Amino acid sequence: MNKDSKIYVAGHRGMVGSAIWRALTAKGYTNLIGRTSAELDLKNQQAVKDFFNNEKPEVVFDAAARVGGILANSEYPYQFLMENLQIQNNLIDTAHIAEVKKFIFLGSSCIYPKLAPQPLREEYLLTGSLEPTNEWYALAKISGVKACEAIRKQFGKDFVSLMPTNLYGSHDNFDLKTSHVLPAMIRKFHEAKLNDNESVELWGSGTPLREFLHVEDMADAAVFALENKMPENLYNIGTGKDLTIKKLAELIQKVVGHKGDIIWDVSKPDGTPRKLMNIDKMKNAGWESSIELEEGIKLTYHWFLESTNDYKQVKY
Ligand SMILES: NC(=O)c1ccc[n+]([C@@H]2O[C@H](COP(=O)([O-])OP(=O)(O)OC[C@H]3O[C@@H](n4cnc5c(N)ncnc54)[C@H](OP(=O)(O)O)[C@@H]3O)[C@@H](O)[C@H]2O)c1
Ligand SMILES: C[C@@H]1O[C@H](OP(=O)(O)OP(=O)(O)OC[C@H]2O[C@@H](n3cnc4c(=O)[nH]c(N)nc43)[C@H](O)[C@@H]2O)[C@@H](O)[C@H](O)[C@@H]1O
Repeated sequence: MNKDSKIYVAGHRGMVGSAIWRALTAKGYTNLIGRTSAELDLKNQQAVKDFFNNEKPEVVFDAAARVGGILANSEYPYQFLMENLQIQNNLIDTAHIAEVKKFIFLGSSCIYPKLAPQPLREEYLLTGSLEPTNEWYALAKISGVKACEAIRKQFGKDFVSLMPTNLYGSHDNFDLKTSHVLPAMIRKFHEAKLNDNESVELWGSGTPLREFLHVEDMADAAVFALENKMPENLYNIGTGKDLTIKKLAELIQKVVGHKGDIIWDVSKPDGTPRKLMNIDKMKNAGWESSIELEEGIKLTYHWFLESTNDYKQVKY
């Protein structure tokens, strides 16, 4: 790929898409294009075809999706299945027909079976039943992985599927109902600290384990996949380390400086007990993460404070 290759970042305003955009810019790529969902609704197949005919991108990063945490996934199954199928099918099929040279699809670690052996290896895909709270989103993502695999197998094209673990960082969604756990905890502990260190209510038992990758590392992995010939379709993108939600809460409470109690609302779902990914394939390909969790949380909290309350809150 040349530095002036035309690169389309679908979802370029999102947490991941904006990080990929910044990483590409920092590495000297000068011909980036993006469209907001208001400018180009990726659920609209004809609009996507017209866009590709007009713009003719050589590379596509698919960082556009209906995204949310455990509650959003379990409360809006239809949107998480159907919107993500529509978005990715339009992008993948149109990119294939338009002879896009490189397509990088972003899936999620939730594609793996709920009770597969840990750490999760790429070959565990489709070997067992999914986690019920996000099986609709997971099915959409699995379809995207398989579509890219079919294009590689049948047409020999450079379509790659990256499976990120739980991501966090600047430009995340901080809505307390639809967000993921890490941004929700940052906001909850921050607001409680300002309210005389009142107690903080968190969801579930705190016992599940989660792996967290900073979004700048995710973007670095995505650019690595662009600049390197990836011999296979499916790659886990993670840190290889996890911790309990309880430990995460204690870490974020320390970084934010909250001094009150934590109350666990066990009426809320825990979700999958663990989803630590094996990261050997990316390591062998030459990529590893670099931002440690405590440092990443400090960077994210700093960005949250700088955002002076105009952070994103995705409402359904
Ligand atoms: N966040 C995580 O923990 C995580 C973990 C694993 C994988 N991922 C994957 O990473 C990718 C990006 O996630 P994210 O966290 O960056 O999500 P995000 O911040 O919500 O960004 C998603 C982007 O998708 C765009 N989008 C959604 N529906 C669209 C539509 N109908 N037409 C056009 N654009 C649309 C939005 O564009 P507008 O802003 O213009 O509306 C938004 O910028 C997704 O594929 C997600 O599955 C995320
Ligand atoms: C990467 C994403 O992982 C997602 O699963 P998943 O990690 O359980 O999604 P999260 O919403 O990040 O929840 C992770 C864990 O944190 C607990 N938790 C505690 N307090 C909170 C809170 O205030 N907000 C939230 N959101 N969680 C909280 C939650 O019960 C769950 O056990 C999938 O639903 C997505 O589709 C995607 O795959």
